This record gives sequence, structure tokens and C-alpha cells, in this order.
Amino acid sequence: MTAAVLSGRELAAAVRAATADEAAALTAAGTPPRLAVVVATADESSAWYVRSIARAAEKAGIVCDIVDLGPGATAEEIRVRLGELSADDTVHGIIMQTPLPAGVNAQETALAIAVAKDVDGANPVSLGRLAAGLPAFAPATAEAVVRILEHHEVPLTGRHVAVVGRSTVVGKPVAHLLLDRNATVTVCHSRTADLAAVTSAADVVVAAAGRAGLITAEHVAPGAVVIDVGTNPTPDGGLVGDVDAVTVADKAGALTPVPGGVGPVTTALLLQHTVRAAAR
Ligand SMILES: NC(=O)C1=CN([C@@H]2O[C@H](COP(=O)(O)OP(=O)(O)OC[C@H]3O[C@@H](n4cnc5c(N)ncnc54)[C@H](OP(=O)(O)O)[C@@H]3O)[C@@H](O)[C@H]2O)C=CC1
Ligand SMILES: Nc1nc(=O)c2c([nH]1)NC[C@@H]1CN(c3ccc(C(=O)N[C@@H](CCC(=O)O)C(=O)O)cc3)C=[N+]21
Repeated sequence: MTAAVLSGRELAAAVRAATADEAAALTAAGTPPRLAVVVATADESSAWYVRSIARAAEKAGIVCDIVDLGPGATAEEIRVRLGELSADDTVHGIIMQTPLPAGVNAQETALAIAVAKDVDGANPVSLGRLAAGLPAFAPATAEAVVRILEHHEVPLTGRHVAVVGRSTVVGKPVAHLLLDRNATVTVCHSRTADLAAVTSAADVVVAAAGRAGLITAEHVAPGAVVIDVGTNPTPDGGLVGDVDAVTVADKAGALTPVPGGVGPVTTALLLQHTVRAAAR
């Protein structure tokens, strides 16, 4: 058996097209949607991601300001800048790139992002609202996982989903989104005893550990659906997920590719959140 490929590209294109329409309407009405990306790192993969957001924003008709504070920025400087952007009526979406400089706590710092502009769900208040069932932007990656499952009509009600990873960017918010869709969710992490026993009992596996090749055939039940969130750079400049696609494809029922799976949907949703924030 070879697993079906759950591409994210068509979904991402549809979200981008709808977003461009909404952006054009907002611009025509005198409110050009604007996204600010705060950067305080010299990290190369972060720089790649920021460029790809800026490119996608431009194509969608969203103004994108890159606010580079440099890798030496202090927590106070970052907080002040996030506060200024939060108070600026011409800015509708704010994202704060990670990593932050050593010693700067990302959760504390993200408290300075206005919740209404928190388009990547980075403020702990947004995560709390999500957990409580109140309106909030979910982190774009977590939402991308659920949107891909829905797009490919994977049933979630009553299904057992194993999430590998408990970060505030992916694992925790995706668990809340899945609970809201009536899945039974198990969240795994680096201290989970016998990861393979847990994941191989699940109907759906969401891999978000940031470890290339972590999920092998022994981690997956025959016919299960596997969503690969990992984006791990390879020495030759490529990109691989957390799933050993070669062995898992022979056992799983369906698998998202890397690249071309969760990544493109993430960027598209970030921009959709920005026009939604501007429309309010
Ligand atoms: N495609 C996209 O749009 C995005 C992709 N990503 C990618 O997703 C991956 C995860 O990102 P992120 O959540 O930010 O990463 P973090 O490093 O913040 O979290 C990783 C999580 O995985 C767990 N983990 C690590 N190793 C193992 C292991 N051997 N077994 C079980 N669990 C393990 C960690 O456990 P513990 O808590 O115990 O340390 C932790 O909870 C990365 O590859 C990242 O690049 C992230 C965001 C967006
Ligand atoms: N708070 C926070 N939010 C994030 O969303 C976040 C983050 N932190 N930290 C870093 C990771 C990384 N990330 C990616 C998003 C899209 C692609 C993407 O679109 N990749 C393409 C192609 C990449 C290639 O081929 O090189 C693809 O998968 O098809 C990749 C990586 C978001 N991240």
C-alpha cells in the first residue's frame, strides 16, 4: 500500500486567492491591510521564513513591514516596539519571529502584542482564549493542521489523534483545535514512555517535534493519517519533516508531504488572519 498524498498546495492557493480578494476590497475601502514582522535574530532559517512571508504578503496585496531590531535587542526594546505597533491604527497584524535573543522570554514578550492583532496566536492570552472556547487567532501552523484534515475530509469526531510535541506554537494549540472537533487527543513529548505504543494506537498522528526521521513505520497504525509539521533543514540545503516518509508511506493511509504540506497552508492562513484583523 502506498499512502495518499495530502497536499497543502491547493488549499493554500484557495486561501491565498480569497485573502487577495479581501485585501483588495479593504484597500479600495481605504484600509490597506498591514502586517508587521518583528525580528530580533540573525538566524538564517528565520530570515528565510520572513522573506517568504513578505513575498506572499506582497502578492496578496498586504503591506508587510519588517521591523528588524537586531540580534542584540533587549526584552524591553522588543516589548516597547510591540506596544507601539499594537497602538498603531494602521497596523492590523503583528508577528514576532523566534528565536529571540538569549535570555528574552518569548511568552512574556508576546504579552505586549494586542490580542486583536495577534495573527500568529503568540500572546499567551490568545492561547488561553482558544482553550476557553473564546474567539482568538490560533497559531497559523496549528490551524493549518486542522484545515488540511478538513480539506481532505478526514473525520475527527470520536477519532484518536496523537500529537507529538507540546509547544505553545503547535502541540498545545492543535490539541485544543482537535478537542473542539470532538477528537480524543493524546499529547506526547520527549518524556513520553514508549512513543510508538501511543502513536501506533491512533487514527491520526500529528508530528511536530522538530526531529528528522522520528516517526517511522513502527509508530504508525496501518491506514492511519499522518500530518508532518516538522521542517528540518538538511545539510544539502533541503527540507525534511519529522516523518520517515519512505517507510511510513508503505503503512499509513495518507501522509502530508514536506515540502508542500503544512508549510504553504501556514503562510496562507497568517495572511488570511491579517485581512480578518483589518476587516474588524
Ligand atoms: N510548517 C510550519 O509551518 C511550521 C513548522 N514548524 C516545525 O515544527 C517542528 C516543531 O516546532 P516547535 O513546536 O516550534 O518545536 P519545539 O522545539 O518548541 O517543540 C518540540 C516538541 O517536540 C517534543 N519532542 C522533541 N523530541 C522528541 C522526541 N524524541 N520524542 C517525542 N517528542 C519530542 C518536545 O518535547 P519536550 O517538550 O519534552 O521538550 C517539544 O514538546 C519544527 O521542525 C519546526 O520547524 C514549526 C512551526 C511552523
Ligand atoms: N511562532 C512561529 N510561527 C511559525 O509559523 C513558525 C515559527 N514560529 N518558527 C519557525 C517555523 C517554520 N515555519 C515554516 C512555515 C512555512 C514553511 C514553508 O512554507 N515551507 C515550504 C517550502 C520550503 C522549502 O522548500 O524550502 C513547504 O513546506 O512547502 C516552512 C517553515 C513556520 N514557523
